[in-house]
Amino acid sequence: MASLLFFTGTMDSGKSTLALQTNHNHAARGRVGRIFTSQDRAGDGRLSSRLGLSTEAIEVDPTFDFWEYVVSSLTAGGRIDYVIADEAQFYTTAQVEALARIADELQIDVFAFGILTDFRTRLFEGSARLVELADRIQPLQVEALCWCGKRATHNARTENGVMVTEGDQIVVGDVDEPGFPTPNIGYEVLCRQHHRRRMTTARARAVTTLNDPLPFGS
Ligand SMILES: Nc1ncnc2c1ncn2[C@@H]1O[C@H](COP(=O)(O)OP(=O)(O)O)[C@@H](O)[C@H]1O
Ligand SMILES: Cc1cn([C@H]2C[C@H](O)[C@@H](COP(=O)(O)O)O2)c(=O)[nH]c1=O
Repeated sequence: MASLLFFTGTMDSGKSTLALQTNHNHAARGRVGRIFTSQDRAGDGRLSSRLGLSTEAIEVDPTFDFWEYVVSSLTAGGRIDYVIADEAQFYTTAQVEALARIADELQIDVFAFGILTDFRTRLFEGSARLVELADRIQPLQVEALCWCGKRATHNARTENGVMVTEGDQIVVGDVDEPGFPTPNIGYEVLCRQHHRRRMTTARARAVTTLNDPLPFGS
């Protein structure tokens, strides 16, 4: 029986790396797959990991029809044993439903990867449907950490270095490189407590500096 698996974690928890490794392991055993992604930082039609690996991928926009794509590939004589679906949080409900149908009716394994919640701690549309439909939800094994050392469970967005809780749900960006590719926008992963308190690394540092006692003799 083919399955629909959802691998999830915060930003920077290794999802794209795992997507590339999953593809590698299956391809190495002669299986044939298709790789999909949506709005990867590396640009249209790329799936990239912060470890430096990247590969060509089929770009998914809201009009993309997974069912039609897979059925026409098979009808044209192509072979598809598995599907890799990265940045799945950006997929629509209908697209995730099509992935489930591909697993059930065509017996093609689907490996989906994505973050669960946005910078306001709300579920993304694609992730919500994956939680509802996946055979298994697998949290990433390597823990991303908050600046305090606890497991990071939430994604924070910064605008010019300051954490924000209002704005468009989708804004492509990075945790390592604020301002890329969207000017002024960055992300940081935090534990829930520090997300609630809007306590980013920069703010924690500022507060600590403010509370430092004056040195003796000054
Ligand atoms: N220089 C490095 N050395 C070792 N591991 C790294 C390095 N840079 C990034 N990583 C690992 O890569 C992970 C991010 O991988 P990536 O697949 O891009 O994450 P995601 O897709 O979840 O955003 C980090 O959590 C870290 O474990
Ligand atoms: C929290 C959050 C993230 N995004 C964007 C930022 C990145 O481009 C991707 C996540 O990619 P990653 O490989 O998991 O780092 O999602 C967004 O658009 N809105 C958000 O709220």
